[in-house]
Amino acid sequence: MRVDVEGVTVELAGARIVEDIALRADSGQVVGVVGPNGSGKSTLLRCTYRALRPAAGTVRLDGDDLHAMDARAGARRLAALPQESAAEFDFTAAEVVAMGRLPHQRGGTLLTGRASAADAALCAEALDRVGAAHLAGRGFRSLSGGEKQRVLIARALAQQPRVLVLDEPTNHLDIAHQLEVLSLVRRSGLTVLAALHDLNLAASHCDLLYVLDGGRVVASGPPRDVLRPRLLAEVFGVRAHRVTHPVTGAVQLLFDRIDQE
Ligand SMILES: Nc1ncnc2c1ncn2[C@@H]1O[C@H](COP(=O)(O)OP(=O)(O)OP(=O)(O)O)[C@@H](O)[C@H]1O
Repeated sequence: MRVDVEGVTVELAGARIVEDIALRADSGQVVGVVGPNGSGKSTLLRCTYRALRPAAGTVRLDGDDLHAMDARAGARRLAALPQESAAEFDFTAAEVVAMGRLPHQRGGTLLTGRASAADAALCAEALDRVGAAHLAGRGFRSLSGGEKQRVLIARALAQQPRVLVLDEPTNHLDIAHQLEVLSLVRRSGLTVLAALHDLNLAASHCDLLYVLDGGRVVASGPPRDVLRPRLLAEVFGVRAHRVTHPVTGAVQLLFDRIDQE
């Protein structure tokens, strides 16, 4: 499923936070959104999973205006992993994952304990895919940050969307789980929009990158074209040296501070 963000502008508390953003993710592409703290990544992504309605512009899924769809129809096509889950669930991990099935059900049957066997199997499989099957019976609140993150990714997968929007999906994850989650996301075949802080993970897992600075897109394209030392100095204020990963062939970056000799 294709995602088109066209002319998106967001104003919050009287301030323009992102302005005239255009972004396109073709079906099955993994598109990374990178940029310094406060550049507007989360704000942009929140528009793409309906948590925010832009002051101007549209978000389209295969041409259909996301903000004109009802919530259930939107949730059948697109699942999101927000940067912070507001709710501290008093549910087991398995129940949290089962919530991902709600957009596919009539009348919230899961929460009344009548989940179908097919739904239960899907949820178990989603937990297994993120390496969290052993957490199924644990209280969500008792999990570590990384365990919670994996359960929330499993919930998004159980939703069987066509598009995944991930705000810092590797937050709290150790290096093995960072690589595992991003390669899982890549292998899923879903269209993915992901805000990522780690530029090397972004370079090695994304087809395209959009670089935000001050609420605007300042560069976009394949990682090798975008992640150039001059841009990284201007946008992130760091000196970057490019190397090629000896195994994967991806462009990778080594950093030092710009004022160091
Ligand atoms: N509700 C709000 N009211 C006013 N300003 C806001 C609001 N939400 C976000 N902002 C501001 O908008 C700017 C962009 O925030 P956003 O969270 O989108 O950035 P980000 O690129 O995701 O940052 P980070 O990398 O730190 O997560 C920041 O300056 C932030 O303080």
